[in-house]
Amino acid sequence: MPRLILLRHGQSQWNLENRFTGWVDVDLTAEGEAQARRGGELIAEAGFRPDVMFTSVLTRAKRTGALALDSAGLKDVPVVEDWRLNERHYGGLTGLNKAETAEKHGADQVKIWRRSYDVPPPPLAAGGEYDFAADPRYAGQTIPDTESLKTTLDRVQPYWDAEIAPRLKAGEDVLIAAHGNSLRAIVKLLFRVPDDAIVGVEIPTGNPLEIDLDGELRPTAARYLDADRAQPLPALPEA
Ligand SMILES: O=C(O)[C@H](O)COP(=O)(O)O
Repeated sequence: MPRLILLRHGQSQWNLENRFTGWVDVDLTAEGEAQARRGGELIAEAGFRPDVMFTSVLTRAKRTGALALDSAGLKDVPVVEDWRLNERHYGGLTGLNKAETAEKHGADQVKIWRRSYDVPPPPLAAGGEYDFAADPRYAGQTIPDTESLKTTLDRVQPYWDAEIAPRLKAGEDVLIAAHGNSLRAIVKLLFRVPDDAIVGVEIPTGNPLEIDLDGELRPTAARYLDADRAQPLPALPEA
């Protein structure tokens, strides 16, 4: 039966600075690089040899995947990049400090923006420093100016259905190196997490999440490979 590993990128510079990042292309810190390599060692220890790695177009995810494959001795695994695996777009919060934003708007409001299912942050103003409209990575695409987890799932799911699910259904093992919220979207989809329960799902940086799937791509088992840095997982969905 197919196996899937979800790997959130290692600590980024803006994770360290506690800033809303979204689509801004910040790199890994040295700690983030070490997390990525450690993730690769754990993947090798688990005997996991993906047939393909999917990742986003953002450096922190791409480098995490590459470092993990390298340290797992799996440099030859083919890599497929797509912006639909990007982090959720943080709209007008992009670049702001999370703690300062909580002081200004209240911790409850910031939690709603960060963890609610369908409340997006305010939109990004066009033409500013973080407007990605002219970025060649998104040429010809209609891109958002903010995203909730719901609208993130709305662009992750068609990609999952068209490109990732068929590989798993064909019996291939798949690694996805991506982001906290694009991976929360995939967890919501696979585990059928109710809208009001996804608030409790956190995915740690650089800790591979192994999910065993049945032929219908229903999870039959799931575990973080670094048990010391694990977070609670949703219940396995009923058949
Ligand atoms: O984009 C970001 O700021 C983080 O990578 C994820 O942010 P979150 O923990 O606020 O969802």
